[in-house]
Amino acid sequence: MRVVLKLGTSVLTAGGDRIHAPRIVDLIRGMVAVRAAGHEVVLVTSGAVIAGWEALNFPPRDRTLAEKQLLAAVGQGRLMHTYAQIADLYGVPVAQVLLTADDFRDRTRYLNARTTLDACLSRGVLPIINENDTVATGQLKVGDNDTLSAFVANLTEADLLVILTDAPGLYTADPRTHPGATLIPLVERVTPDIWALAGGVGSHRGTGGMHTKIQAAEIATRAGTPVVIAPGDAPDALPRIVGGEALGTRFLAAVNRLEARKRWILAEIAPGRVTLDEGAARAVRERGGSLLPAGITAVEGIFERGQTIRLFAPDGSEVARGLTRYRAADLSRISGRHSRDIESLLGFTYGAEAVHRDDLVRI
Ligand SMILES: Nc1ncnc2c1ncn2[C@@H]1O[C@H](COP(=O)(O)OP(=O)(O)O)[C@@H](O)[C@H]1O
Ligand SMILES: N[C@@H](CCC(=O)OP(=O)(O)O)C(=O)O
Repeated sequence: MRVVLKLGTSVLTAGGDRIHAPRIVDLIRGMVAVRAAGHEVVLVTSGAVIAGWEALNFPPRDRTLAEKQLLAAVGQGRLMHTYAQIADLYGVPVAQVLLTADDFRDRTRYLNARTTLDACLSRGVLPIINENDTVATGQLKVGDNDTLSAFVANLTEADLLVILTDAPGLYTADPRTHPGATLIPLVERVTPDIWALAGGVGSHRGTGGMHTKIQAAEIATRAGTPVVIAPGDAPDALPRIVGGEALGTRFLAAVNRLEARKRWILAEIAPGRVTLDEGAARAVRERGGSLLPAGITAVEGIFERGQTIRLFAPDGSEVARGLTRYRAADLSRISGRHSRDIESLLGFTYGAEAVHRDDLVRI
């Protein structure tokens, strides 16, 4: 299972004013246990702003954007240092990945981020993601790390998104102000009734409160990833949730992930088309196999890497649609050629396949 774990400021500080290292030890141990059980973990972390505030000796806050950016710039490195030191004790290498809204909007940046995260996971590196607060303002910003974690769950096609926070889950009302509120263990669909449960903007340190967590749950479940919102102070929260224990609130996926992916692939079709030779057309049509450049006889139209193109058989019938790993000009240069020649022809390679079988939808 591929799991995206989101840790809020409230969890990392254990309710205090500074990053609480023993809490990070517990959380890293949970991630180590989950990895040892054969799962992959991608971490989305908050905490840069509060780490920066601590580093500057808790100056009075004015909560302007400029201040937040300064504190994040000061704190991000320190936050990463803490993670790296603790993860090191368990032999886990970490990678810092700072993303912002444009990295999800721009196809090339999106694919590059995905490639980097895949590389981290295949090498056993724990990617630690935060928003790049220094460069992101206004429209350029995702804005909160709950939403960022849902975007990351989509980007990495995660099987589960776990959001740990300082509340025990989604309650019938904000438990801070409504002592009688009770836990909602299961949400089958994010309806307006569920939205209505989100109270104010959360703790004084966090961003967004339950509102952004419900938003994250809606984004991820719509793309086929179930979401759990659970208490960050519960011992072994992550291994228990991944092991199937009912902790906190579980949001069921609204669609099957494969279906969601197919729909996404079909959503935006570029005006590009490639013609396949007999063998390639048969491999794609009958086995759903990847399309290698060697099986392409013609490339038409203009398209970018990562866009959906249409694949045609020699008789002109459409075989499939899929995401191309190479833009039109590059695909033209490598079509009909063996994959081992890609690097010498282009000077780089994005892999042996022109369209990988995971990125294909047969017609
Ligand atoms: N219906 C609700 N159920 C649970 N918590 C809620 C609800 N409505 C609002 N909240 C508030 O959301 C807070 C968690 O959000 P936040 O402080 O932003 O945490 P984080 O730093 O983990 O993102 C809780 O402490 C709680 O006060
Ligand atoms: N990027 C910011 C965190 C923003 C955020 O969403 O915080 P939180 O609500 O605590 O998850 C930081 O690192 O401080």
